[in-house]
Amino acid sequence: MPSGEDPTRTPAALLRAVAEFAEKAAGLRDAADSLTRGAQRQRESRVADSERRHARDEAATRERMAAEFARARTAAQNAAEELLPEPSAPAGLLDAAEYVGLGIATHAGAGGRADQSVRVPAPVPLLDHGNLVIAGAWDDDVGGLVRSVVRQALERSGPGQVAIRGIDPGLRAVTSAFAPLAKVNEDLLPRPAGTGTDIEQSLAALVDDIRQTVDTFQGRRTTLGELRRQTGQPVGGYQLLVVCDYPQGFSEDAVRSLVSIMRQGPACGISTILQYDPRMRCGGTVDDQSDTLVELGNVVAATSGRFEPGWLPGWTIQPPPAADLAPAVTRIAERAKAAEAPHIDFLELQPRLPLMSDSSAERLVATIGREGHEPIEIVLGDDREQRHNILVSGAVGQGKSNLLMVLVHSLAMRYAPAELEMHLLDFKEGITLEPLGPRPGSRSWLPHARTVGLNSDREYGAAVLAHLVEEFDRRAALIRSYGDDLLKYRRADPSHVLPRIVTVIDEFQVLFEADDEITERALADLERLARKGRAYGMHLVLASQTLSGIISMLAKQDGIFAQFPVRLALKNSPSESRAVLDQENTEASRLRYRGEAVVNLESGSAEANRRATVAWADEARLRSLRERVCARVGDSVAVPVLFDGSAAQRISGAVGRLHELRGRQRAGRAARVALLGTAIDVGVPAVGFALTDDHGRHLAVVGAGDSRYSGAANGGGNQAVGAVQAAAVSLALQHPARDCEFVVLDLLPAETSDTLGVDALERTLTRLGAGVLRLGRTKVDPYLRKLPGMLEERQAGTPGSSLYVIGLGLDRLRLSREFDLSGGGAATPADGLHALLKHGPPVGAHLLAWWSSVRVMNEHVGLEAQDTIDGILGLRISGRDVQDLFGPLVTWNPRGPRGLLHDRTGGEPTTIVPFGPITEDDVRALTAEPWDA
Ligand SMILES: Nc1ncnc2c1ncn2[C@@H]1O[C@H](COP(=O)(O)OP(=O)(O)OP(=O)(O)O)[C@@H](O)[C@H]1O
Repeated sequence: MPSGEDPTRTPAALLRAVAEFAEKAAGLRDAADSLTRGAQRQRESRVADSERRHARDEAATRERMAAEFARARTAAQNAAEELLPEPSAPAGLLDAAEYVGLGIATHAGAGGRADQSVRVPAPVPLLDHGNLVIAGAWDDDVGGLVRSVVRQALERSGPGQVAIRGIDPGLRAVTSAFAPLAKVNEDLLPRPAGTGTDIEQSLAALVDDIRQTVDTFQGRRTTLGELRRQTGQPVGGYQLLVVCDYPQGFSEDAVRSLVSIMRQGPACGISTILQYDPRMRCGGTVDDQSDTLVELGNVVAATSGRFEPGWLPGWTIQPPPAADLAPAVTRIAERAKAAEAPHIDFLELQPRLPLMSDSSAERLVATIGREGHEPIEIVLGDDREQRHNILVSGAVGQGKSNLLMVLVHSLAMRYAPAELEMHLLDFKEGITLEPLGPRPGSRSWLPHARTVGLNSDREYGAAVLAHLVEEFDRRAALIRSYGDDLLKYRRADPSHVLPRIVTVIDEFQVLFEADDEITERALADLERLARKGRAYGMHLVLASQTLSGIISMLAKQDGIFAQFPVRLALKNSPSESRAVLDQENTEASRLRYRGEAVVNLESGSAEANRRATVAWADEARLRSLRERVCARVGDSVAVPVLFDGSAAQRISGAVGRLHELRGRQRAGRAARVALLGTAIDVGVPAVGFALTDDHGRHLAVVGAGDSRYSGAANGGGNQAVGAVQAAAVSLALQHPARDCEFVVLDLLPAETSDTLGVDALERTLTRLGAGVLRLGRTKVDPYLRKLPGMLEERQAGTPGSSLYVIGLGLDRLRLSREFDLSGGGAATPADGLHALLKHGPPVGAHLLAWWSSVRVMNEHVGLEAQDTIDGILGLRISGRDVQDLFGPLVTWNPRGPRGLLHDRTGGEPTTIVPFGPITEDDVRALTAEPWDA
């Protein structure tokens, strides 16, 4: 009983009061009745002299007794209602059905007259307090009572907090009405045990659970409910054992277990409803023990629909009328599904240390949650414990993102960026990590993060791992001579500061989804880091919803998971639980609410399970923490590099690279590069295609120009046009002397050409000082006819300024060979195109063009100019076209805002994120940039 509580109001006292008041009321009723009968007799014997006095006394006594009766009955009812309050709101997570109602207890009153009866609700103690024994043969009424009690136990307890364990040798299927619970969580309603060994095993498991709970009591005399109230946490979970047809199917061992369960279970959260047929005798110890069992619960005798409570002799209980359970069970299941942990404030949980004051030389420590009163700390890199990597799993929506945020921020609070760096990668479509990357106008990123990858591509994941392996090699060279011991290295010289590196990869299984070279590389790198990274202060945190799919593949890597001794498992299916913990360990499937986790520091071995509630990563709190951290480190730490696989890349975001390229031109060096997008790589540099004066230096963008990925800000701009725009604009900026001319062959449908971005291109190039000639449909042919002559002039004289012929929507170009009647050999448009392709680059003329169809492009290029376009950027094209353009061995699936870029003169095709169509913001940013400062 919590201190300060009125001892007369405790549940047990109230229950006693119900019985006492009810008994008193019934007694008064009887007494009043006999008084009435006495008066009647007196009236009949006509004792004349005292009749009048007697009548007056009788009336007064009767009145007094009626008042007392009413008081006692009200007191009994109030006490019962206090035990069984009408639920005004759904039960909170910490609530437990300490009492359930069996129905209305009735005392018939003298003479059995209905108007003389006393009726009070009949509460009976259950979770935390006791067991219920129903002594009588099974029948529908007994079944109805059992179901009613189970339903109340579920409704009056926290959502998902009570699991039902059935023992049902006679196939009464009394718990089948609650089947929807099993869909939420198999552990809430497993199949009932029906045979001898099953019964023994499931009772033995309960005895085990009792032992474990007793351990958490640490010698204190308490109950699970009390522990939960004290800690404010739904520690452990309640179980309701429902035994039908006892002692059928019970061995001596099973009975012994049941005795233990009924004796010690209630305080440890396991209560029993035992339906026991006293006529069934099994002989020997089983029968002896049965008598003991009856003493371990409140007994209700059941005979043909009549229920008599053992604690109120002479009374009967009228159970509630049978009702359709389905709507209630649906509600119960829905609430169980939505249950979430009571919020543990992240900041309050963290140890009181000055911000970022700890050294990571020996280890990293993160505080992630609580087990009852105890904070849960995860230690990484400690040489003695050898725990260096973490595996995290949890079904969708069970709190994995929250847990990762807690882990990352707990580390960030403790260590300065000089002591700890992080790489944070997310392969799922989500926004969890987004706040940790830089954002315009807010200094609330995570300075410890070196890279933040959102919606990452597999290529990006592999690139991060490759980058880490390079760092691994660099560190190996530094630390090897110190016996591969980071601590020794750091202690040898105060200048030897080397931050530990924690790499968090959410949904890491995506990396290994295909049987390809990326998987091969990523796996090799991951294995190397997992096995040896520890020596150089490099740690991995791999998280996944579905480990079971890849576990066999990773098992082939010589047990790579053995390198992940720390297992953090949120609620999941039994098979996922086995995958993340251990073949024998299904504890994660038994978790009851979002944010509850199995913390296992021994590679998932069942004995090492601890159940914890993870702290609540409230974003507002975390943001203010990050703001403090950002303010503290100031500009001493570089801003993390953000890779957002779902975001369109902008040419205006590549000004750094453009300055560098422009600087090279001013220095008179190197070829110009038509920038096309960003590489899927750490550091995300802008990439493109170099336009030297060698033959073949033309660029074709091929494939459907999707507008889905360009964003609303682009007014439906087209991705293919966007790539060509970026190429053109970047080239214009590489002509500091403005010695360039752009001829735009605009073959896009007239009504969409402006919205598709031709207008924006023309404006931007003009504002950057380049000459632009935009030719509409009717002017394209004449221009192409003139081209061969223009190129010959360039060949004859000095080429002068560069000429970039920009072809947009070239599929609409009609290049049918005209029959030349004059026989004079005047150039056709096809001749113009072919002349440009074959002879352009050495005289500074290049084609940058978009065809949506590979077939049409091939037709246009024809045999004459075959293999004269070295640069290909493939967008949405078929697998067949991929092989046609990039080679028979290349497989690539067009997806999202991605393109496959290939310079046919060398190297492998690489996936890039093409720059999106130029927006007004881009134009503003590019024209405002001090290019020649
Ligand atoms: N430790 C916690 N304490 C309280 N509530 C929690 C906790 N963890 C999770 N929750 C609840 O569960 C919800 C889902 O959590 P979270 O987004 O972390 O799940 P997830 O497993 O990452 O989901 P998904 O994989 O679908 O993104 C939260 O919005 C919150 O309501």
